[in-house]
Amino acid sequence: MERSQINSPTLAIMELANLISVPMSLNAVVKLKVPDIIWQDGSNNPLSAAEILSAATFGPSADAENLQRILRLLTSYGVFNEHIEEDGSERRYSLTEVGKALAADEKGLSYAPYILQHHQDAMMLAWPLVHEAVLDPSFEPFVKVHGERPYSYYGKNPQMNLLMQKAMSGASVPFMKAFLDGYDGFQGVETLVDVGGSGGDCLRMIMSKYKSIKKGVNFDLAEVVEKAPQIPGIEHVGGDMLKSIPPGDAIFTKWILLSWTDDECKQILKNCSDALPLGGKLIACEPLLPNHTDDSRRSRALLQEDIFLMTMYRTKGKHRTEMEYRELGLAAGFPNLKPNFHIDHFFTVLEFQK
Ligand SMILES: C[S@@+](CC[C@H](N)C(=O)[O-])C[C@H]1O[C@@H](n2cnc3c(N)ncnc32)[C@H](O)[C@@H]1O
Repeated sequence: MERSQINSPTLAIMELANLISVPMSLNAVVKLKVPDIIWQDGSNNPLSAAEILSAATFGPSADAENLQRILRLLTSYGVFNEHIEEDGSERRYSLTEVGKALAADEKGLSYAPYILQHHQDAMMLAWPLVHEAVLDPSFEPFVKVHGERPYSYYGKNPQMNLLMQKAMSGASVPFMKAFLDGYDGFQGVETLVDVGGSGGDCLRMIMSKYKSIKKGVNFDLAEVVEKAPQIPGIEHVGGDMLKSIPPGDAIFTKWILLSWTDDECKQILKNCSDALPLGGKLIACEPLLPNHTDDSRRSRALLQEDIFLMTMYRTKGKHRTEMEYRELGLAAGFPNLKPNFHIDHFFTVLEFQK
């Protein structure tokens, strides 16, 4: 068949029309713990769907054929490798580098809780209302369904709160390893504040590399820090970043500014500036939107999360360009912004200098 035929518009629209099968299948394999069953502490031996089911404690009605259908789809998206017997009688599956990110490491961390967090029922109910964010941006689709914003909703539901913290740890720890290998901007810092630091993982990792940091302040919502583990040298402080931020000689923040409107961002940046001495800096790791729209994996990952934000967190919270961050920083007391694109493909390290 001609390549142009394979990529025909009909095929493309059929793929787009049923694309929801992909994240829902991903959610299914995570719920069924398939990545952990295949990974088996690093063996990653190819297993058939029947072998996967027999390694778990699912009921006798568990259906290998249906599991295999899901595994085949996810193989086509690069999550599993498929190994077919020479006579074609049996298909077995191992994890690709992508799939390995779903298997728990020795500390129990992986991207699996992030998948579950994004596809829990409360989130799924908001997705059919994306168009409402266009018609009336004063309410997020999530708020239309639940009557309140996600963070206050999580705050009333301990399980969701815990899942959010696990999701953040699973996604943030691998990023932080790469970040700390490639970035050395914490030299000489003695008091570091992490704004929106969740369970304190990022701060713990920074402080284990930079011994000059004598005090770490993990600042997050009261209901989040109440559940955060005790970490030597780290004080958990509950509060609202829109009101005030504890003082430090540098501030770190990651995956935060995107969830807020421009006015709220200016307020948060101003609160950061007020908490810093002259010459102090805010080190913000945020997704940075390229000006040009293309079909690269990076652009797609960034643009997809942008719609997630619009639907769940803030209709006018968004991924911003370098220019947009520069303007917000200027308005909030940071005359200089230095972006570093080379550490990670998803997060850019933005140094706001006071
Ligand atoms: C996307 S998570 C990022 C967590 C962490 N920085 C990381 O990258 O792993 C956003 C964090 O902001 C916190 N947060 C939300 N609203 C807040 C507020 N008004 N004041 C302080 N923290 C807040 C949430 O509880 C959550 O831990």
